[in-house]
Amino acid sequence: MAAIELEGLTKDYGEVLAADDLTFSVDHGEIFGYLGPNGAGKTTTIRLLLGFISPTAGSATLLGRDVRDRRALIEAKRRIGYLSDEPGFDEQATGAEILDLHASIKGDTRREELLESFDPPLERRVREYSRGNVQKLGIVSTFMHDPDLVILDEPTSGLDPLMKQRFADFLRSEQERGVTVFFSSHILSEVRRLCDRIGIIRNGRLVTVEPIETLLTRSGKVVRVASATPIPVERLEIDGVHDLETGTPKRANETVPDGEFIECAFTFTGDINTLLAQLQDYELMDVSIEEAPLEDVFLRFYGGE
Ligand SMILES: Nc1ncnc2c1ncn2[C@@H]1O[C@H](COP(=O)(O)OP(=O)(O)OP(=O)(O)O)[C@@H](O)[C@H]1O
Repeated sequence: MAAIELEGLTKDYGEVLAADDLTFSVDHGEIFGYLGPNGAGKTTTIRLLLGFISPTAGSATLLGRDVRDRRALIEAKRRIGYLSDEPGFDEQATGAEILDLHASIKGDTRREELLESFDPPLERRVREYSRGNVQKLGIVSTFMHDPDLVILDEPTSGLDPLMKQRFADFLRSEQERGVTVFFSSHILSEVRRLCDRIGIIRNGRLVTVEPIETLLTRSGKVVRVASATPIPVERLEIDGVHDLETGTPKRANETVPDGEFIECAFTFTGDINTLLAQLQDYELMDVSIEEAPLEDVFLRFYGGE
């Protein structure tokens, strides 16, 4: 049985269908990214899974336990870690007191080890914490009882780049220990670095569940080219070039003939070697190839709104 299974899971708020007939599963030992723009339904899905809200229809299991069965869910939660997108820690308590409280409820086998990597100022009150320190405290409290499954809602928000990297490395090492990770994000690059598979949700509906490699191949790259000499547009009439924008910067002191450009940007889903071969005869000053923004992925493959 999978670590997480959703079957037609639905939450209808009346005005908003926040989760609409969601069906997918997450395997044991997998890092699964749950991706979607603001308001897509990520937090609603997580709150349904953890039994904080009841589904209007459908069902789900966590570690084989039906999340609609309160007793079964409490049992499962001993082996689950959860990090909220807004950890609502008691502002008056110190970090150490918060961890003591969590330890008394769930157990505490890894606090010291976790604090070596994620080190919030434990003696200070939470109300004095920065957003990043709240998040570090959240990470320690989520993992301190050594869960088999963790559900993380936007876990890197507030972390600086160094901490983000440390957290990514940590999740990977947890995966090697057999832990299943389900985390939501709206940042494609973050999901890309970490996940085996992703699910994309939009307007409460699951748009796709697929291996990250498949998504990246389909979403393409944003390519920008600056050339010292004009390039005919037809050099870019090859498979995989989309949304080509060409231009001539004001600083250019040479006139660029019609049908040619010295700067351009486009989305590219083709073979990068083919592209470079098309441009090899020109004196390129700069070529940048970046991941397409998540918004472009949505617009290109799932229909924009
Ligand atoms: N208690 C509620 N009552 C009514 N509508 C709600 C409630 N909670 C969430 N919604 C709506 O459900 C939709 C999904 O919200 P949700 O918080 O799940 O999105 P999200 O993907 O987590 O977004 P974000 O990335 O901004 O956190 C939104 O339109 C939201 O306004």
